[in-house]
Amino acid sequence: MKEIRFENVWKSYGKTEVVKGLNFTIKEGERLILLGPSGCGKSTTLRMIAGLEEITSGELYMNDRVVNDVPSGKRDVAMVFQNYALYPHMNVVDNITYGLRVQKVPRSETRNRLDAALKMLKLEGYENRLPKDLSGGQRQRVALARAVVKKSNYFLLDEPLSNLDAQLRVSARKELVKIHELYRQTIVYVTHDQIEAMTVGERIALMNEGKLQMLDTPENVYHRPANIFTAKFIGSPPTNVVEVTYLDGKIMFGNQSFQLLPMWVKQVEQSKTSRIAFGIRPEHLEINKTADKNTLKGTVKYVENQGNSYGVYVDLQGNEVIALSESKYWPKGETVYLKPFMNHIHLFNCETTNSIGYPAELDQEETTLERVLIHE
Ligand SMILES: Nc1ncnc2c1ncn2[C@@H]1O[C@H](COP(=O)(O)OP(=O)(O)OP(=O)(O)O)[C@@H](O)[C@H]1O
Repeated sequence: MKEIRFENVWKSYGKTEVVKGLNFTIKEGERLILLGPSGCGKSTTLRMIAGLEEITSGELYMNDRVVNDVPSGKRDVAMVFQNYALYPHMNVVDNITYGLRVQKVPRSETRNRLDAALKMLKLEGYENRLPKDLSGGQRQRVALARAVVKKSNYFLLDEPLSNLDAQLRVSARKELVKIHELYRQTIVYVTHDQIEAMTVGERIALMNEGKLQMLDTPENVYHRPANIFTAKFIGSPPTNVVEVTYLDGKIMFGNQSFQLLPMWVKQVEQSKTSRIAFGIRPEHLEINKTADKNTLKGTVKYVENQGNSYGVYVDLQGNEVIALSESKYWPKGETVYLKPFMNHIHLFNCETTNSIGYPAELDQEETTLERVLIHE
């Protein structure tokens, strides 16, 4: 199996531990994104797979065998890095095919792979240019083509699109997904850009401080965060998370409260959690000027332009929460009423910071909704 498996993998530089006990499997043929804040250990993890970084302890398996001591050249990996390191004195064709010539791949085969890569990455017409005569985006595509023609079983990418402008990034993301649909190598892709993670990834491994926080589909990472870190890291503006008190089916914010739906009451009571944090995404918090059933009263602090909406920062009993609104007319100091969408709340155990889980009824509701949409 062309899967990659980490078994209690640690990496230290001297006394500094940067990867702390990774245990997870990257499935054969999937596009897995390693996501996390700067310095969390993503690149180190990728470089351990590439064989460019020694593993301090634990076992790394590739194709069902331990590869801790297998040199990079024998791991069947193709890599694309942020700085794409093209040979400056070689033209586009030579840059792309250099590795194949070293491997003594027959000429006709090289030609076929080259033609396919040039076409796929829209590099036709640039064959004889030197890297210095290409734009950043074109150079990045040459680096991708060079990796693609290797036809390796493992494709490792470290922030491969970071030098591209916003438009090129969007088209390059699409190209990458297309390449993968064609070849189905096992892809490990490092980024700190969540949009890239959501659009390219089939699964996302979210890391923080050298540890895996969650490994799941983009949908679940967004809608069912496993812990407070995931809830706050994914999404912009971030999920509001506030420590609250739970009392008789109600969530208490200081002297204000709102009633939980019965499925959530059951969930809280089953989890036997004593300290609870309440989470809600800004887009799931309705803001109004008038009170309604189950609303929480707050005061506007300021409004931030988010492009397609406005983020309204509200003081709620000493906690700052953000709600999204289509209107920008929320004067500072005005009293407002916040209404959480009750199917979209998140509850966490404050001690472990883990989610207390999601009621099974939510899945059923989603399935019903999907059915309705399909019928429409
Ligand atoms: N050769 C080294 N010697 C000492 N510390 C290192 C070395 N390489 C990386 N580190 C440290 O290890 C930690 C993880 O680095 P890594 O490059 O894996 O992070 P990252 O998540 O990829 O971050 P970024 O998104 O900023 O590239 C960082 O704190 C970094 O300073």
